[in-house]
Amino acid sequence: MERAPRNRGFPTDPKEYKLYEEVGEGVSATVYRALCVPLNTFVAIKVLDLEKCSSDLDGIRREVQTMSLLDHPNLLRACCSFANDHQLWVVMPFMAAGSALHIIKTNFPDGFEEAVIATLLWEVLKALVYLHSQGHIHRDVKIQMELLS
Ligand SMILES: Nc1ncnc2c1ncn2[C@@H]1O[C@H](COP(=O)(O)OP(=O)(O)OP(=O)(O)O)[C@@H](O)[C@H]1O
Repeated sequence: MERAPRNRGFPTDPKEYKLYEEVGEGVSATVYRALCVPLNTFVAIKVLDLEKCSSDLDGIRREVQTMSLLDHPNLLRACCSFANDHQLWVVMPFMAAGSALHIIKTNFPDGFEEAVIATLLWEVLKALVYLHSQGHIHRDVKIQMELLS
């Protein structure tokens, strides 16, 4: 499947994005499904309230920078990021199938079969090996799924 091109062409003006529903909430951010109007592409936008996380601005800057620089098919990268008033918007490819946890909860109440777990873990491990080779340690691994057409 084609991946959204990194950075190139992704506008850094919030007016160029149409926000739809909230798809998730983290400790310091809310994630929305959105349309990047000029590219006619659905994206996920992580909106961080910089006033609420002012104590860890360096950590946020590092995370976004790392997300923009890393390049591995199994890692979600940032297409671009920009400030919008007191918020930081991080634009990412939209993972339409949701998280592995969500898929288990909604469709596999008894959990995934062993072969599926092994395949998922293999893909996660490949991403972690890549991260380690770049000098990073991931401290909060979550699995998000793309929809394959
Ligand atoms: N690119 C994406 N596409 C679709 N859904 C996403 C995407 N990124 C995040 N989400 C959804 O939003 C939720 C929160 O995302 P976030 O990155 O803030 O996760 P978190 O790791 O739980 O938060 P924190 O970094 O604060 O610990 C995720 O659990 C997921 O359901």
